[in-house]
Amino acid sequence: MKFNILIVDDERNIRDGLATALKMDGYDTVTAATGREAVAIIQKDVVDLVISDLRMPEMSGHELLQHVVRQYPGIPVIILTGHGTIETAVQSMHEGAYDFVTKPVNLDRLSLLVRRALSNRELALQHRAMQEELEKQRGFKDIIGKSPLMRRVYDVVQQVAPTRASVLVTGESGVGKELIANAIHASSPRKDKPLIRVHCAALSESLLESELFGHEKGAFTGAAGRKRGRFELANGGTIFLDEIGEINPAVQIKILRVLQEKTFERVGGEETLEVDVRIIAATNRDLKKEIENGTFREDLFYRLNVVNIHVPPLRDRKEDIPLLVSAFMQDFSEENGKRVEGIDPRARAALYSYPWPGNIRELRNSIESAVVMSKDSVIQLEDLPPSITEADDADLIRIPLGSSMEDAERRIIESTLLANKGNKSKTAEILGIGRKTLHRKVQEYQIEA
Ligand SMILES: Nc1ncnc2c1ncn2[C@@H]1O[C@H](COP(=O)(O)OP(=O)(O)OP(=O)(O)O)[C@@H](O)[C@H]1O
Repeated sequence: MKFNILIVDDERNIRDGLATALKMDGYDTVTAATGREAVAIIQKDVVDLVISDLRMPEMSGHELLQHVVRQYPGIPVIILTGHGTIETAVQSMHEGAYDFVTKPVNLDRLSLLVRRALSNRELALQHRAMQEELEKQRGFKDIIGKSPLMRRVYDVVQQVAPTRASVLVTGESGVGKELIANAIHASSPRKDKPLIRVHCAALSESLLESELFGHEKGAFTGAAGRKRGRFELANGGTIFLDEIGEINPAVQIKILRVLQEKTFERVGGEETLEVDVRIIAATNRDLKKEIENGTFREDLFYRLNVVNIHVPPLRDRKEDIPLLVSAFMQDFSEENGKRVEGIDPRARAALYSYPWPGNIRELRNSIESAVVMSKDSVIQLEDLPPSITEADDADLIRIPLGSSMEDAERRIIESTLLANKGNKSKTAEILGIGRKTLHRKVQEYQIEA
């Protein structure tokens, strides 16, 4: 680690002399002539250690020490002190200084102290990095997948989580958009406050508005009492608006206002309420198209889409399939009191070649059904849902046992022609025969091309 040391002294000779000596020891240095200047530097620069004189005009070394100890507890402070003031130096150690050095400075002693203080700092920084890494894994604990595409998603999650920025999570149905929203919340400073999910497509237009913003007594038929909305309940936390593409224009305007002004009124209410809520929205629709069609507000889109996280479909990250399959196999074995631990190579191949239009949700359901269907501890091809095995058959040519050579040849030609939409040159090339031969065989077998 390359460390940066801040040297604070009102005497220029001392500042510069120490800076030169410490640079020779391989450190970066910055200097400040006053405590105030030092505070400004710590605020905007990366500082790993402060060496400060005690007696300075404006802000004393004591005050600077107190500031650093309180605001930046990880940064050690070494105090420089004149001969007559050793008592004050000892006092500073009580206040949290790492150590002190008397003037004129013995450079060897200073160099030793600096090295020791910084090696402690390095350990502390590494410890913190490990904590953060652990935290990251904990926040993403339910998300399985190590493919490069998913790793990129995790990086963005990691980056946006500590901020308040609105996030729009896009991707096909079943790719795990909700899990991503959970991970953002769980890794954010709001993690101890609620994460409230609203499934926008599941509610009728009028219900959605009162669900989100609440209503006053008698606001509409059936509104017997006053009700708090989800935005109020999520105060201090996060709201996850799933299927945001489904919401009507009236609700779109109200959400836009919450984003811009943090305020809204309950349905049928006069009072303006203020909330501090972070918004994460998700959609499997192309909102740009909805904007063109006039069904989604462009201003709302830009407010929601401050950061976009696109979760890739499973077919683009097939390398995640084995991990997902084994995790689901374990979950559903436990749930069904079975011990299904393996998967037959043919079944594995089928899972791998299937395009998974329903993504991870479909894979999860398929493994659940296969675990239930399996007769022993290994999942066989027959245990998988027909939608998967039949789709797999599309790539295969089935030739029943007992077929003659002629019969087999006819089926091969027929299927290859079909797969290539009747293109004879391509079919001949794939089969490794001349076009003329193919033509003759098509006539001979009376294949309809
Ligand atoms: N990476 C993953 N690891 C483990 N389970 C996953 C993963 N991604 C999705 N799932 C599981 O798949 C199912 C669907 O995920 P989720 O509801 O988050 O998808 P979605 O993209 O929000 O779908 P929709 O658009 O239909 O609401 C859930 O059961 C979820 O737990």
